Amino acid sequence: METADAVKKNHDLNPSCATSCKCSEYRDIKEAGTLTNTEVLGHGPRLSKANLFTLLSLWMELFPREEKEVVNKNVFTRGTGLVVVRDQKVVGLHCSGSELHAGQVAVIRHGPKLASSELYFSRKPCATCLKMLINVGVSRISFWPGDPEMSLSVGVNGMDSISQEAVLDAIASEKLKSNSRPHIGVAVQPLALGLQQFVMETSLGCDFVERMSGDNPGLDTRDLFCRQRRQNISTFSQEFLILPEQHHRDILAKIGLENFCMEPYFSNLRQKMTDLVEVLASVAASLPVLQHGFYWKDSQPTASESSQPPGVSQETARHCTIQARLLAYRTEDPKIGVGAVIWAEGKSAGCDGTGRLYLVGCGYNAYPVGSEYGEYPQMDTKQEDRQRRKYRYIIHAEQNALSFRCDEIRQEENTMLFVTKCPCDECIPLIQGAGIKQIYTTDLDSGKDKGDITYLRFNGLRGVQKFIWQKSTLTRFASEHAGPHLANGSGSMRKHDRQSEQDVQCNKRARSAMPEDHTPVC
Ligand SMILES: O=c1ccn([C@H]2C[C@H](O)[C@@H](COP(=O)(O)OP(=O)(O)OP(=O)(O)O)O2)c(=O)[nH]1
Repeated sequence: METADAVKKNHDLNPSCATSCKCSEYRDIKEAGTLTNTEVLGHGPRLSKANLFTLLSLWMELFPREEKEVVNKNVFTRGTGLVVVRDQKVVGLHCSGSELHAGQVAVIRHGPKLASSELYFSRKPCATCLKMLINVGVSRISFWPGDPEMSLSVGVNGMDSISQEAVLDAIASEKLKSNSRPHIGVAVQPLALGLQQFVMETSLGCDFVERMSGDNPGLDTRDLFCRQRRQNISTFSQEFLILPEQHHRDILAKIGLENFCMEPYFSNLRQKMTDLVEVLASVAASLPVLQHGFYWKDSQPTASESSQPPGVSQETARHCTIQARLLAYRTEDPKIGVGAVIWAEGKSAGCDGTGRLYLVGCGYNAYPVGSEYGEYPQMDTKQEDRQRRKYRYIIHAEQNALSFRCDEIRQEENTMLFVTKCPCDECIPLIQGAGIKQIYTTDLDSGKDKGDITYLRFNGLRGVQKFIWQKSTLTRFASEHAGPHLANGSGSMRKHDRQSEQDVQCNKRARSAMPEDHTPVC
């Protein structure tokens, strides 16, 4: 995540954008540059923890899956995302599988450790999940106030009428809620002032978009970003918002949220939901799908892809990196937010919709736990007095992800780190020592020596496979060996591109949820 001044610099370098870019967001982004200029404010606005967990739960609902939704002939069950939080730390990221709901997955995966945990659901969980979660002693259940898991919006077998089962489930959930100890309710907080604009600017200015811009000097990345964002807003709104107001009111009343049906609470709630959906759309637009993906760093640009080691699909890599980008909006570094997520691939398929993947840890760059924000130096290399610089104090995203991991790193399994910034020399030995097998990142900083922080070891790192956000190997090969008409990757689809395409095609569910993953936006 970059700062507003970096984005402003980008504008200054491309004055033609103002006239050439057709997207409606251009004006907003430009104006926001002055609103959230970090030179003036010293720090960009942050996401609250509750909103971060809510956004992660929505994003988990869209986790790329091969399995179909849970289908029952009497009721339409919506796939649901879930974040498990203990001591204010994320210890589980789950989504419904083909057989089990997200809440059931959490019970299986965490068991009694769920006691005193807080759960954030992308939908109100059904009574079957709720009774088990109450029974195991969770301390809090927060849910997104849209259509619940047992849909009150979609009819069964194409019928318009909602099923009697879903209505009975809503009544049972309410009874469980009123008779149980954990607090069960909505956690949708208002965004900090200027956060929406800040997220839009910093997503547009992030290393991933910058890399695309560097690789394709003619590419209008602003236009690409804005189109992708608009497409995301449309897709996510269909998934997470209930557009007809009266229909939303009816559902809120059925799931025990009558108080939200009154004005001004109803409009406030809808506005907060829309704002969060738009934040998610901006962050998800920061890795636009065009010719770029995560490709093996050490592979030479040849037509043969046989040397490419197996990794997760492009879709999954992109999904996990967007999780890391969401985490970065909790940074305490006044200048740059960094997020990291560690996932491992188990030997056999788990019960999650994530297949064999399970969360090992996640984090963002921040001062040591327990410190009062602002008591440590916050300046960067521009501060001449080195004692006032942040570098000796700040804990890096990877360091937090490793320190507060929720599962072991098993040497026999493939453990993958997704991080929004090239790992620095302080983190490289930790990553290696911890047994991380693959890194998915950007290498924009690789080879740089900034004095107090250096990025010299990443290139020479051995024993860890590096998947770097870059043009596909084949596109690079085509650019280097073919005529100028291929220089922008506009040639016909060849083997690796077909492979990338297959990665995308293999997931029907995510395809319907995220058409931007495979639809050329420009
Ligand atoms: O592997 C890494 C590398 C860095 N960081 C964090 C630590 C610190 O909070 C910030 C430092 O980033 P950078 O190298 O960009 O320094 P800067 O002074 O913010 O930026 P620049 O010198 O490029 O203007 O990034 C991580 O979390 N993980």
